Amino acid sequence: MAHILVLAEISRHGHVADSARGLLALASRLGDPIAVVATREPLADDLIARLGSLGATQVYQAQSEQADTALVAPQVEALAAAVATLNPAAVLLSHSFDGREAAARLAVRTGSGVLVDAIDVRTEDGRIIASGSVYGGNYLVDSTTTGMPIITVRPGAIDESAPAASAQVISETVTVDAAKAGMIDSYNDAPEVSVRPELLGAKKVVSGGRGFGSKENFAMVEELADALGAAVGASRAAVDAGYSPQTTQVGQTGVSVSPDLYIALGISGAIQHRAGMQTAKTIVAINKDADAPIFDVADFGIVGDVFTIVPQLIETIKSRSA
Ligand SMILES: Cc1cc2nc3c(=O)[nH]c(=O)nc-3n(C[C@H](O)[C@H](O)[C@H](O)COP(=O)(O)OP(=O)(O)OC[C@H]3O[C@@H](n4cnc5c(N)ncnc54)[C@H](O)[C@@H]3O)c2cc1C
Repeated sequence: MAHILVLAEISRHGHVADSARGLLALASRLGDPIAVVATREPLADDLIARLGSLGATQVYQAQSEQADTALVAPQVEALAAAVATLNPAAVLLSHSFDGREAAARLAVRTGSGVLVDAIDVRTEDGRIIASGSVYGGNYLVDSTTTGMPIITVRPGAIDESAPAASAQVISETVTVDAAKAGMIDSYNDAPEVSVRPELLGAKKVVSGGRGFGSKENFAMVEELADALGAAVGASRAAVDAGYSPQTTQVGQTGVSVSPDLYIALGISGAIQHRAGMQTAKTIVAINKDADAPIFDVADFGIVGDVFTIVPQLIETIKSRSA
């Protein structure tokens, strides 16, 4: 069976990124899923077991002295070494900041093509095809490359999980050229400011737009998100007006999300916003303008005032979960 490599992103505190589940699920569809990890120390048993539980049949641990101090380069060296050893049919990475950079650099190293922001991957006539959502989510495009494709996958786009496996470990030592890598001098952990799910990869997202009129009113979006256990998103107009931080912007120049549920409140649904949310599985829109373009992509729409409807929604959800 063809080997399919997955770059498993591991946090500084030893947590496997949520993206690993979907990536390993896709890899198991295409062949034999192998997780590649760049690490300074040998991986702890529980981390290997975790990757196995997500479907990795093998864990390729590439150790380097600079794994904690160089930016992205250790992951690229790990993948390049794994490609040379295992001759995989494809490499899958998250469409995260690090994943995108690693994909591009690996492609240069291996002379491969990169397929970005895939929302699905399949095999057809022996070729690996990546599907992407383009032009504001209005078209689905299938892409392929000659040789070994390197594919970045949109976080949250893949629902399934691979069957659990008992992962075998392959160990390798790699060298990172510190002169060519961006180096980390020190870490400054950002204090935990929110217990809400992270927007990228969240299963539920509640987003607000300019329709809220002020930062104070936008608190209603956050309240509904909290009642649902959802992440908070915003349109660019809401971000530009200072209602919500830039990190919450959904769309072409913000974050692309593929949650199970996306609730758009007081958002018109400009093409640049839809580009970042149209692949959500279920879209609910509330807008007082019946002709707002957001209703073109909504599965459920309510024409009405957010200030009337959202408080009722919050009350109903809270009373049901009480
Ligand atoms: C290059 C470029 C990149 C861009 N990137 C992005 C991006 O990444 N993300 C993004 O979102 N936008 C982006 N934009 C901006 C985009 O074109 C829109 O301007 C923006 O999405 C509009 O935000 P909005 O829907 O909140 O505001 P508006 O378009 O002003 O819509 C507000 C909506 O709220 C409704 N409303 C008002 N009051 C109420 C109420 N009381 N109850 C219910 N409904 C109400 C109105 O009917 C209206 O539909 C980009 C634009 C450009 C040119």
